[in-house]
Amino acid sequence: MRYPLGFIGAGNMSGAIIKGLLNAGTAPGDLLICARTQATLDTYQALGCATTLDASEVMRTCDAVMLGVKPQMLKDVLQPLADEAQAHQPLLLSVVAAIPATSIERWLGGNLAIIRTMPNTPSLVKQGATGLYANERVTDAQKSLAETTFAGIGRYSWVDNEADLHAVTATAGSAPAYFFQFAESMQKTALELGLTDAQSRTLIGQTMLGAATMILETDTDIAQMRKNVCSPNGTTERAIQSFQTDDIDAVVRRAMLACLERSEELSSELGDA
Ligand SMILES: NC(=O)C1=CN([C@@H]2O[C@H](COP(=O)(O)OP(=O)(O)OC[C@H]3O[C@@H](n4cnc5c(N)ncnc54)[C@H](O)[C@@H]3O)[C@@H](O)[C@H]2O)C=CC1
Ligand SMILES: O=C(O)[C@@H]1CCC=N1
Repeated sequence: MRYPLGFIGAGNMSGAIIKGLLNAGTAPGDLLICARTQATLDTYQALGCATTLDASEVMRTCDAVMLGVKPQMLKDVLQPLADEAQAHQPLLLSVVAAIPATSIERWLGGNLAIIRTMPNTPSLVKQGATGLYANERVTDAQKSLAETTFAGIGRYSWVDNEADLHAVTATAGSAPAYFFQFAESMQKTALELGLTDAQSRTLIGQTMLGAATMILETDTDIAQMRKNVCSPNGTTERAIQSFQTDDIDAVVRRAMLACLERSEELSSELGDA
């Protein structure tokens, strides 16, 4: 039996991709999922996917293999799979933050086509944002396959320079959490102001979706859209003045640079240069 796509690791991120692909119409039987526990496999079996506890089966039977384990585990997971990888030469798609393609290639014995991806969890609802980087062995057909996969669960953008994936992590991979943090803070105040959990969830979620849709579907500058909400001496102006007094640009910049710095640190701590 051969499968177009296999997964080694099926946690939060790979799980979002798998479920996003199924929502987008991928046939469940086209996916082979490898996880460490039978309980996780049961979840995917119930969705109709093929499953295995044996990662070498994924290397042996899949045309493309998505790597979805934690950066700290990747070397130990990959090294025992080198013979299978060399014998079968699947396309490798890594969602693993920070670990360079050269390390993945070395741990698997060399000479492999690798696409590093930096997706995010809104892939679950077909609204993912993914950065893609291909090493020099990836063919145009393999790039198209990655594009089809990630276009099915959101939007993607290629980077030519692998180091730019650190910036993609700070701007998209980690960024759903920034917006959840902001929504969480807004919800606390909305509850304090007397709205219910359900009312605040609907109003905050729909407002974020509306603002995001305007960013994607109009050419208007983001700063201009913000100004358009602010009537002179009106309500929004007061809120924005409060954010600016607290130097929101500096707060956001510090957080994004902290994220980027951690990605660079993980790369040098865990990658084999
Ligand atoms: N969570 C997120 O929003 C994002 C995560 N990533 C990357 O995705 C990767 C996974 O992150 P999460 O999904 O959040 O972690 P997670 O801990 O939810 O998932 C990792 C999964 O890998 C499994 N695993 C470990 N060793 C295995 C093995 N030998 N065979 C099969 N499965 C094995 C674990 O049991 C676990 O279910 C990380 O490298 C992270 O950098 C990338 C972008 C966003
Ligand atoms: O927090 C992390 O390390 C991973 C990578 C991007 C999002 N989550």
